[in-house]
Amino acid sequence: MLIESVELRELRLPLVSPFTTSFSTQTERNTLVLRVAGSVPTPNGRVDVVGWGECVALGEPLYSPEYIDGAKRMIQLYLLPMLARVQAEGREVTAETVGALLEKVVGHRMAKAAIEMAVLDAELRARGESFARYFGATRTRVPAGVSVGIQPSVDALLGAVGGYLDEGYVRIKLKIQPGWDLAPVAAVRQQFGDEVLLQVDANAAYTLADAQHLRRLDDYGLLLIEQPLAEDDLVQHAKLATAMSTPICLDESIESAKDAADAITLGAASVINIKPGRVGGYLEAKRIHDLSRAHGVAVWCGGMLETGLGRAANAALAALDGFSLPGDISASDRFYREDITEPFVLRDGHIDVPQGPGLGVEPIPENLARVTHDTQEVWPA
Ligand SMILES: CC(=O)N[C@@H](Cc1ccc2ccccc2c1)C(=O)O
Ligand SMILES: [Mg+2]
Repeated sequence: MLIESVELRELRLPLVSPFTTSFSTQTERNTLVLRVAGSVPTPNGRVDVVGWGECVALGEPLYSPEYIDGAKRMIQLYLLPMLARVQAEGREVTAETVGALLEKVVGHRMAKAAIEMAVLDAELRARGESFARYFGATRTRVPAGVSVGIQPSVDALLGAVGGYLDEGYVRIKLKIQPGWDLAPVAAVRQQFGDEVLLQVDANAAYTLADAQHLRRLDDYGLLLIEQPLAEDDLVQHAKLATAMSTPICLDESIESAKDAADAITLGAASVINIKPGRVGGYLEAKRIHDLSRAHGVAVWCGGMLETGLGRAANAALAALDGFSLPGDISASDRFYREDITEPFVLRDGHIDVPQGPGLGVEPIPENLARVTHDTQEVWPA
């Protein structure tokens, strides 16, 4: 692709209800969307094309070190100028090379992932290929799990879980933290039975000193416990894994295929939550899928409250063979009254995988405008 212009849009989407995790309570999703325009070579000559990318960083560095303002500056001041220099030397940027071209910048994987996603979307739209087909997806719809925030009371939690089960969600994930873990899990089991697929996510709220307490979760037949300890605690997760029978799943700790290899080798994870935005892009996400599959480690697709753009790409990725557990690919209305794309809706507990070229979706201009907080043209002159 020869990039001709890049637009950075900071969005603010109000959440349908406050979303409380062990690290924050959010009432809106502050996010970053990239629109890359340029041309792509095809057998019949160059075609003009537009690609969309989404940066999953939060407004503040509470989930991981990246945050929206930092990502905007990183993209504008470092990453795009590096690609502009590649083009100035007469070379094209392709999705498969973006990661390597940006390697000199250490970290900032969410910022890099947004650029790679937009370039991949543009290239695939130009050749009429969907993300699903490009990744080798074997399914046309994926089972939808739902992430349930920490609630003001156990009764409120049971109401929320009952509502999601009524909507058809096939898997329930409860956010937990010290003081809100055994009681909510026991209440959900008591109210909805042992058959419901149930898992918990601590977002790194515990330490190894809590091992004996966390072990008590083993009585509730959970699918997994996600990121109980700090993101840099691989060795401690491995120790915790020997102290409890509930499978350990890592999220924040896995930022690359290398991290996944280390976690698997150390026995720190027997399940991995793959989030393309967190690991530097969909190509790295595929590599982690392939690596995990080779080790017999189950993977599922996590969510970062993406708009329909990231949701579309996640659904395509989640349709790969190795994604054997329901992911956090909920319907758009789990978080948003209005999405910036056509909404993803739950159908028999599943989300349909877009089949159109590229992402298969694009922003609805009026919807996008309504939630755009600021827009910047950022392609170096
Ligand atoms: C669906 C889910 O639980 N996602 C993350 C947590 C998360 C991720 C991104 C967020 C953005 C704004 C507000 C809250 C957010 C929570 C997780 O699996 O750990
Ligand atoms: Mg998580």
